[in-house]
Amino acid sequence: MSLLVKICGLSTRETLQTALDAGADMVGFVFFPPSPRHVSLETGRDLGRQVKRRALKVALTVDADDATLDNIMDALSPDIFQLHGHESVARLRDIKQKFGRPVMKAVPVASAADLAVLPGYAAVADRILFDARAPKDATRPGGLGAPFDWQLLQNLELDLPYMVSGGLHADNVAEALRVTGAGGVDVSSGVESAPGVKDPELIKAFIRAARATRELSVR
Ligand SMILES: O=C(O)c1ccccc1NCC(=O)[C@H](O)[C@H](O)COP(=O)(O)O
Repeated sequence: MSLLVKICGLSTRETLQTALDAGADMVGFVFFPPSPRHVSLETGRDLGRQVKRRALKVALTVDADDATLDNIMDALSPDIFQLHGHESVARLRDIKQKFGRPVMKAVPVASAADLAVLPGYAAVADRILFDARAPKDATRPGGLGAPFDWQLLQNLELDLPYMVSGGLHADNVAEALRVTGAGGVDVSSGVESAPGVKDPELIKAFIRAARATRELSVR
């Protein structure tokens, strides 16, 4: 299986184009107003059109209600929902049934105990995204540029594809993949010059570094 690279929190045409041209497999759009990467439905619609099936469109939401998801379906028609809040297993099932899209559940990790939720989610989710657990006083549950202890995933037995995220950048993505054995990586802060401001050169460098890792490991 080839490595999946996701660039999250894209909000401009220019940086979306860079991610597509550099070969991102997934492009993520944040629909969460407190985030510096939040996109309106109108912007989501515009950026979604630009993707033209060159990558999977991922809609990131946080404990969104049905009306919000309905609006995102209409604007972006995402290929996948990334659920980054406290969504329960039952809510995942409900979203899949109502909206007919695969779901990627973000699982916040700070200690081994955080992995106890996996059997429940694994029964319903299509993919798991391991992310660093945000501090209690954080204004958002992700996209903070902080890594977690990747060793916690070292002996993971999970019958589901999973990606790793949290504080990744071009210089540590190889190590994250080596330690976690993840099938994909997701980045936001590590390809930005300031919160919410994507840097085209950092996007290209991240994708290059991630791809180089996989080439090394199949040799
Ligand atoms: O990006 C945000 O602002 C955000 C807001 C609310 C929930 C999640 C959010 N981001 C998550 C991601 O962008 C990625 O899935 C991942 O956590 C990478 O984040 P980073 O550590 O910034 O690379």
